[in-house]
Parts: sequence; structure tokens; C-alpha cells
Amino acid sequence: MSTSDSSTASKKTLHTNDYLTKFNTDAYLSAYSFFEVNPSFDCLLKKMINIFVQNKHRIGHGQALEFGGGPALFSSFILAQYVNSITFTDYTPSNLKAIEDWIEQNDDAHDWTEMFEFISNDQLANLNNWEHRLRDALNYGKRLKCADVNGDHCPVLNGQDRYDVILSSLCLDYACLTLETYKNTLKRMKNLLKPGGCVILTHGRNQTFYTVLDKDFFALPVDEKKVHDALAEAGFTDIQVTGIDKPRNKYADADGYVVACAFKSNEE
Ligand SMILES: C[S@@+](CC[C@H](N)C(=O)[O-])C[C@H]1O[C@@H](n2cnc3c(N)ncnc32)[C@H](O)[C@@H]1O
Repeated sequence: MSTSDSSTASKKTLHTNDYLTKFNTDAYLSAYSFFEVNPSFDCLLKKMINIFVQNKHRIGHGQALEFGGGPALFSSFILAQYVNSITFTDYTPSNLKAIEDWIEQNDDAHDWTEMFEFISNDQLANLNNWEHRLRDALNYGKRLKCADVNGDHCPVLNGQDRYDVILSSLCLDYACLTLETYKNTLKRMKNLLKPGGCVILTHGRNQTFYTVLDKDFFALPVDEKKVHDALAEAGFTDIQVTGIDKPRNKYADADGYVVACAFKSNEE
């Protein structure tokens, strides 16, 4: 499918290939500066941090995969404080370029200071040390373009590397066009985890679209139950799923966020 008739009847939305030509990376990044665009985003960040704090003796410290990281570095910023290496993947080349720009400290790199300060202050940590760990972890890992999750040929999902933790923030609900693909992608992610490994997910809740600049992008509506059931069906254990309420707005019709964490059993 190239352009969008797969989504809701009311709104035409973009997806899959459209990301390659119609997703405005700079506009998406600038939205992270405004909590008006992302209400309750501070609560989402705190929930993500809490998952790491509460499971810190359980989450392995070796290799992580950030799947569909976009041009955004807040998830990897948290992740890098717990793991040595991060393989950062995204579907959209301009997003990966934005990550390179930050690593290389290029002049036009997005300035993450405000959000990184929010996260490090919450943990009473030193911002410079944490930024340093992020650059190191990204440099130890790889940067990979991932293929469309709706197809079988996705070198990242079919890859040979095994991870202690896989984090995917606000991605699978935008990438997977059906609940079946979402469930199947979770199964493929479980195969990529080492025994005892952990998957961490965030999604918009009950969302059908989000807007970047003047373009509407597809979202697969999920809620706490659908995410819990999909993780259980994929064979994960110790599944923790929570919701955060937020008002719908003109930028996205999500009525909240879903944050989930689950483990692959040690025996697999
Ligand atoms: C809303 S962005 C999320 C970026 C970032 N993780 C964040 O939290 O801001 C969704 C990401 O999903 C990726 N994506 C969209 N469609 C995809 C697909 N069909 N297969 C794989 N990734 C896809 C896009 O490249 C985009 O970066």
C-alpha cells in the first residue's frame, strides 16, 4: 500500500512509503519543544524512567536495540544509562541523518538539552555525564535503516544480533497497519532478545492519526488490553502495562499513552 486508504473512513492518512517523502523530520523534532503538542509527555518520560529504575537488576547491561527511534533521542538517552551499546534503527533516512548530526555535534543538530535536563534532573544525575554515555553507547552500536515492518523482509527483525533490551517508542502503532502485524512484530522482537531479555514499548492510546506540519499520519488504535494480550500471545512473561490519560488535541487523537514492559523467559 503506498498512500492511505487503509485507515479510518474520516481521515486520509499517510503511512509506510509516505514516510520516505512526506515526513518532515525538522517539524517533528520541533514539536518535542512544546508540551502543548505533546501533553502529558513528562508523565510518559517518568514512566519510562521508572521501568528502568524498578527493573535495573533484571535488565542486562550489554546490547540494546532502539527500534523506530525516528529522529528522537530521549529514549536512547535513558537507555544509555543502563546499557553499553545501542543499535539505533529507523525507517526514514532523514531521521537517521538527524541522529548522526547529534552524534557528530554538527551545527544543525537538534538541541536536546531541555529534555535531557528534565530526565537527568529527575534522576539527580549529571547531564554532561549522561550525554557522554549516550554518545558512547550509540558509537559502540550500529545505526541501521530498518525496512517496512509490514513485509517479511526486514533485516533488523530478521537479524542475527541478540539484545538484552529492545525499546520501541511511539513506533509500532504507527508502523504496523494491522493488529496481526503488530502481534507478529512482537514475536519477531522476542526472537531478537537474549533469554531473560526485556522489551519496552510506548504507544498512543486509541489513536487513529497524528499530524506533522500539515500532514496526517496513520496510527493503529491500541489500548492497555490489546497491548497486554499481544505481548502474552507473543509469549512474553511478567507483562506490565500502564496507561496515562491525556486530552485529545488537533495534533493527535490519542486519549492517552500506553507504556509496556515485558520479559522473554530465561529458558527460551
Ligand atoms: C512517530 S515516529 C516515532 C519516533 C520516535 N521513536 C519517537 O518516540 O519520537 C514513528 C517512526 O516509525 C517509523 N516507521 C513508520 N512506518 C514504518 C514502517 N512501516 N516500518 C518501520 N518503521 C516505520 C518512522 O520512520 C518514524 O520514525
